Amino acid sequence: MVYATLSGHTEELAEMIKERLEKAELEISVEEAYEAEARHFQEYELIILGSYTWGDGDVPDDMMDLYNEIEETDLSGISFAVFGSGDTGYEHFAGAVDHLEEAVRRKGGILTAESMKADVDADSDETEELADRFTEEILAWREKR
Ligand SMILES: Cc1cc2nc3c(=O)[nH]c(=O)nc-3n(C[C@H](O)[C@H](O)[C@H](O)COP(=O)(O)O)c2cc1C
Repeated sequence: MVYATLSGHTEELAEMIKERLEKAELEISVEEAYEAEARHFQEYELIILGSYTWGDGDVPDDMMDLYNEIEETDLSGISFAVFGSGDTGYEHFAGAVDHLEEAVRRKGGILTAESMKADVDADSDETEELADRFTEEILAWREKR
Protein backbone atom coordinates (compact mmCIF):
# COMPACT_ATOMS: atom_id res chain seq x y z
CA MET A 1 0.00 0.00 0.00
CA VAL A 2 1.28 3.40 -0.98
CA TYR A 3 -0.36 6.59 0.19
CA ALA A 4 0.08 10.35 0.41
CA THR A 5 -1.31 12.38 3.28
CA LEU A 6 -0.91 15.94 4.46
CA SER A 7 -3.15 16.33 7.49
CA GLY A 8 -3.54 12.61 8.25
CA HIS A 9 -6.97 11.65 6.91
CA THR A 10 -5.66 9.49 4.10
CA GLU A 11 -3.31 7.90 6.59
CA GLU A 12 -6.30 7.02 8.80
CA LEU A 13 -8.01 5.42 5.81
CA ALA A 14 -4.82 3.51 5.04
CA GLU A 15 -4.78 2.24 8.62
CA MET A 16 -8.44 1.14 8.42
CA ILE A 17 -7.82 -0.76 5.19
CA LYS A 18 -4.62 -2.32 6.51
CA GLU A 19 -6.33 -3.54 9.69
CA ARG A 20 -9.11 -5.18 7.71
CA LEU A 21 -6.77 -6.91 5.28
CA GLU A 22 -4.57 -8.13 8.11
CA LYS A 23 -7.61 -9.52 9.86
CA ALA A 24 -8.11 -11.61 6.72
CA GLU A 25 -4.49 -12.78 7.13
CA LEU A 26 -3.05 -10.83 4.24
CA GLU A 27 0.48 -9.59 4.58
CA ILE A 28 0.69 -5.91 3.74
CA SER A 29 3.58 -3.47 3.56
CA VAL A 30 2.92 0.26 3.70
CA GLU A 31 4.97 3.11 2.26
CA GLU A 32 4.42 6.80 1.81
CA ALA A 33 4.25 7.87 -1.82
CA TYR A 34 7.54 9.75 -1.84
CA GLU A 35 9.34 6.52 -0.82
CA ALA A 36 7.71 4.29 -3.44
CA GLU A 37 8.81 3.41 -6.96
CA ALA A 38 6.51 2.11 -9.66
CA ARG A 39 9.18 -0.24 -11.00
CA HIS A 40 8.77 -2.33 -7.83
CA PHE A 41 5.01 -2.75 -8.27
CA GLN A 42 5.44 -6.04 -10.13
CA GLU A 43 6.87 -7.64 -6.98
CA TYR A 44 3.47 -7.52 -5.27
CA GLU A 45 0.19 -9.35 -5.67
CA LEU A 46 -1.76 -6.10 -5.34
CA ILE A 47 -0.90 -2.41 -5.18
CA ILE A 48 -3.26 -0.19 -3.17
CA LEU A 49 -2.82 3.50 -3.93
CA GLY A 50 -4.20 6.16 -1.58
CA SER A 51 -4.17 9.93 -1.97
CA TYR A 52 -5.72 13.13 -0.78
CA THR A 53 -6.70 15.71 -3.43
CA TRP A 54 -5.13 19.11 -3.88
CA GLY A 55 -5.66 22.25 -6.00
CA ASP A 56 -8.64 21.83 -8.28
CA GLY A 57 -9.16 18.07 -8.13
CA ASP A 58 -5.44 17.44 -8.59
CA VAL A 59 -2.92 14.80 -7.60
CA PRO A 60 -0.89 16.38 -4.77
CA ASP A 61 2.84 17.16 -5.04
CA ASP A 62 3.94 14.32 -2.80
CA MET A 63 2.17 11.83 -5.09
CA MET A 64 3.37 13.50 -8.30
CA ASP A 65 6.71 11.71 -8.78
CA LEU A 66 5.02 8.34 -8.39
CA TYR A 67 2.15 9.43 -10.63
CA ASN A 68 4.63 10.44 -13.35
CA GLU A 69 6.46 7.13 -12.97
CA ILE A 70 3.18 5.29 -13.33
CA GLU A 71 2.63 7.15 -16.59
CA GLU A 72 5.97 5.79 -17.82
CA THR A 73 5.57 2.20 -16.61
CA ASP A 74 3.90 -0.75 -18.29
CA LEU A 75 1.48 -2.00 -15.66
CA SER A 76 0.09 -4.94 -17.66
CA GLY A 77 -0.88 -7.79 -15.39
CA ILE A 78 -0.42 -5.77 -12.18
CA SER A 79 -3.47 -5.50 -9.90
CA PHE A 80 -4.54 -2.27 -8.19
CA ALA A 81 -7.09 -0.70 -5.90
CA VAL A 82 -7.36 3.04 -5.30
CA PHE A 83 -8.70 5.07 -2.37
CA GLY A 84 -8.53 8.63 -1.17
CA SER A 85 -9.74 11.33 1.11
CA GLY A 86 -11.41 14.44 -0.25
CA ASP A 87 -13.92 17.11 0.59
CA THR A 88 -17.33 17.15 -1.13
CA GLY A 89 -17.29 20.93 -0.79
CA TYR A 90 -14.89 21.06 -3.75
CA GLU A 91 -16.03 20.83 -7.35
CA HIS A 92 -13.89 17.76 -8.12
CA PHE A 93 -14.45 15.53 -5.13
CA ALA A 94 -11.39 13.32 -4.54
CA GLY A 95 -10.20 14.07 -8.08
CA ALA A 96 -6.80 12.51 -7.37
CA VAL A 97 -8.52 9.12 -7.03
CA ASP A 98 -9.96 9.54 -10.54
CA HIS A 99 -6.57 10.61 -11.94
CA LEU A 100 -4.79 7.64 -10.37
CA GLU A 101 -7.48 5.24 -11.53
CA GLU A 102 -7.28 6.59 -15.09
CA ALA A 103 -3.47 6.38 -15.13
CA VAL A 104 -3.55 2.77 -13.91
CA ARG A 105 -6.13 1.87 -16.54
CA ARG A 106 -4.20 3.66 -19.32
CA LYS A 107 -1.04 1.76 -18.47
CA GLY A 108 -2.76 -1.61 -18.53
CA GLY A 109 -3.18 -2.19 -14.79
CA ILE A 110 -6.12 -4.21 -13.47
CA LEU A 111 -8.54 -2.47 -11.09
CA THR A 112 -9.77 -5.02 -8.59
CA ALA A 113 -12.29 -2.96 -6.60
CA GLU A 114 -14.45 0.10 -7.02
CA SER A 115 -12.31 3.03 -5.87
CA MET A 116 -13.06 4.36 -2.39
CA LYS A 117 -13.58 8.09 -1.93
CA ALA A 118 -14.05 9.19 1.66
CA ASP A 119 -15.34 12.64 2.54
CA VAL A 120 -13.29 14.23 5.26
CA ASP A 121 -16.49 15.45 6.95
CA ALA A 122 -18.32 12.12 6.86
CA ASP A 123 -19.13 10.53 10.20
CA SER A 124 -16.92 7.67 11.25
CA ASP A 125 -19.59 4.96 10.75
CA GLU A 126 -19.97 6.01 7.14
CA THR A 127 -16.21 5.89 6.58
CA GLU A 128 -15.92 2.50 8.29
CA GLU A 129 -18.64 1.20 5.97
CA LEU A 130 -16.75 2.46 2.92
CA ALA A 131 -13.60 0.75 4.17
CA ASP A 132 -15.57 -2.47 4.78
CA ARG A 133 -16.94 -2.44 1.26
CA PHE A 134 -13.57 -1.62 -0.30
CA THR A 135 -11.70 -4.38 1.51
CA GLU A 136 -14.52 -6.90 0.97
CA GLU A 137 -14.23 -6.31 -2.78
CA ILE A 138 -10.48 -6.80 -2.62
CA LEU A 139 -10.91 -10.03 -0.65
CA ALA A 140 -13.57 -11.27 -3.09
CA TRP A 141 -11.21 -10.58 -5.99
CA ARG A 142 -8.47 -12.51 -4.20
CA GLU A 143 -10.73 -15.49 -3.52
CA LYS A 144 -11.45 -15.75 -7.24
CA ARG A 145 -7.79 -15.82 -8.29
C1 LIG B 1 -5.72 23.86 -1.10
C2 LIG B 1 -6.62 22.67 -0.99
C3 LIG B 1 -7.22 22.18 -2.12
C4 LIG B 1 -8.08 21.06 -2.06
N1 LIG B 1 -8.70 20.63 -3.20
C5 LIG B 1 -9.57 19.59 -3.12
C6 LIG B 1 -10.29 19.15 -4.28
O1 LIG B 1 -10.16 19.68 -5.38
N2 LIG B 1 -11.13 18.09 -4.14
C7 LIG B 1 -11.34 17.46 -2.94
O2 LIG B 1 -12.13 16.52 -2.88
N3 LIG B 1 -10.67 17.86 -1.81
C8 LIG B 1 -9.80 18.91 -1.88
N4 LIG B 1 -9.14 19.33 -0.76
C9 LIG B 1 -9.47 18.67 0.52
C10 LIG B 1 -8.47 17.58 0.93
O3 LIG B 1 -8.25 16.65 -0.09
C11 LIG B 1 -9.06 16.88 2.15
O4 LIG B 1 -9.06 17.79 3.23
C12 LIG B 1 -8.33 15.61 2.53
O5 LIG B 1 -9.06 14.99 3.57
C13 LIG B 1 -6.91 15.85 3.02
O6 LIG B 1 -6.33 14.58 3.24
P1 LIG B 1 -5.10 14.36 4.23
O7 LIG B 1 -5.58 14.64 5.64
O8 LIG B 1 -4.71 12.94 4.03
O9 LIG B 1 -4.02 15.31 3.83
C14 LIG B 1 -8.30 20.43 -0.81
C15 LIG B 1 -7.67 20.93 0.33
C16 LIG B 1 -6.85 22.04 0.27
C17 LIG B 1 -6.24 22.57 1.53
